[in-house]
Amino acid sequence: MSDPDRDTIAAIATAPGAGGVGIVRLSGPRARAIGETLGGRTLSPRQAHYLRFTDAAGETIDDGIALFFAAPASYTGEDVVELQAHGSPAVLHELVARCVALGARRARPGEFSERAFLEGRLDLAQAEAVADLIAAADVRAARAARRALDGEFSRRVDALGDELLAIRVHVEAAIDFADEPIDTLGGAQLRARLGAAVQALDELLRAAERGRRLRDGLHAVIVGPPNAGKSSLLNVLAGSDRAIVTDIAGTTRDLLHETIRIDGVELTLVDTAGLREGGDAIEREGMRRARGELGRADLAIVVLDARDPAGGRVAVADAIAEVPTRLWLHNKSDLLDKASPLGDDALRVSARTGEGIDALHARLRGLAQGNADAAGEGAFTARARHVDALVEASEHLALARQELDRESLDLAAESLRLAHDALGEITGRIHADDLLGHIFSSFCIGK
Ligand SMILES: Nc1nc2c(c(=O)[nH]1)N(C=O)[C@@H](CNc1ccc(C(=O)N[C@@H](CCC(=O)O)C(=O)O)cc1)CN2
Ligand SMILES: Nc1nc2c(ncn2[C@@H]2O[C@H](COP(=O)(O)OP(=O)(O)OP(=O)(O)O)[C@@H](O)[C@H]2O)c(=O)[nH]1
Ligand SMILES: [Mg+2]
Repeated sequence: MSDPDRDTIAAIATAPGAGGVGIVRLSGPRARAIGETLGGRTLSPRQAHYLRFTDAAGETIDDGIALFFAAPASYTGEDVVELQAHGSPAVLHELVARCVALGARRARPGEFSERAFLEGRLDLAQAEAVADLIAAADVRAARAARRALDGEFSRRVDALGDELLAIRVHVEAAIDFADEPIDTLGGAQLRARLGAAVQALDELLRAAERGRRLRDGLHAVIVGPPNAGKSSLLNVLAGSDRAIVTDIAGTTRDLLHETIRIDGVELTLVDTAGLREGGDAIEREGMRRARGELGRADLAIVVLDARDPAGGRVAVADAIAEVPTRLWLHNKSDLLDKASPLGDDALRVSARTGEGIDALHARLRGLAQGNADAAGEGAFTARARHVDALVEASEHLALARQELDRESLDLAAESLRLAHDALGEITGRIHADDLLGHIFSSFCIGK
């Protein structure tokens, strides 16, 4: 487990900027020795020592508290020392520099949590929950991340993995008696178990999807025909001139993401290229991206020109068919000489005059709130990565079921193994190193 040759890492653990107290954290085999040199005394495990941190010349850098956690009883599972000083960036940077001079290395983002994972203190989904907890935008998301950190998600993944393992053992055993029809080998019972696993996986997938939405907030994609005012509305909602607006149809090509908050509820808005037949190669690529983004959308905000809403509806109909919720906007209401009939679920707005924008805000707030509420009590946060792995597991399991019904035991065994592996990726029992790099590099430094 713990590697005595591993280097010792150091970083400021508290947020950037000035604070009442700031913490420099060390982890690794040299942490204790470095802490003792800096603090000028021996450190006993789990005791708060009040002392002076000194530089190489023996001058006081600051007074503060040093804590030593002996391996494996620490956050990382290695020896950990915390230097708690006044929260001055100058002091904290000097402390880190001193740790480096004494043999530590500056930690990469997420490296403390990565070590906690490598030492088996946290599984991968729990380590991700640490980052999600830190980033949580509101109390509800924080609670849900907390539950994931406590292993509520991982336990369900593991339980399902254990059940798949038991089923695999049964199928592998039956392969050895391939002459016998499977029903003499408890096939009916096996099928029932597999059916139950499919159902449990399906429930877990739905819970993870809710958790993903809770973490990411409502994902709203603005679509419509060219020139309808999509980018103008994004700018109005974002409160700044984020997107280029011109009277040329086909102005927007790239996707433009903007996170906004309405009364503390977070949502992501994505501006897209207007949808129409034809267009040059760049515009067509823009439309392809718009369609792809709609595949991830919780909400399509469909912007139509109030003077010709019917024409616009036709242009977008296909693209939004799979999006769970739509909000129809008839924009440019200022250009109407007389109001045309409006569907029940449509709003008449003007990005130019601001007409209807309060009503739009209210509608979006309701939808974002509803999105968060749908996650429900007892929810845990999850990530798109987890949802993808569960979908993959579920596809392999569906295949395994068909193969079992056809008595293709070898194929069923292989499908079960692939389903099991997909689950293992969630908690990191199975992982590629570049996956770890990808996950932990998105953490903050010192975590
Ligand atoms: N000062 C400080 N506060 C902090 C942290 C920290 O690292 N330092 N944390 C950092 O994320 C969080 C708490 N997470 C922690 C998780 C485990 C251990 C730990 O030492 N565990 C040992 C001892 C347990 C015990 O005494 O009961 C263990 O589990 O064996 C410490 C902090 C939030 N607050
Ligand atoms: N009168 C009026 N003009 C508007 C309104 N909203 C947008 N416009 C104008 O309509 C034109 C197109 O606006 P954009 O926001 O660029 O439209 P878009 O839907 O993003 O267009 P593409 O990116 O080309 O698909 C610009 O000249 C805007 O100033 C509105 O509510 N009233
Ligand atoms: Mg645009």
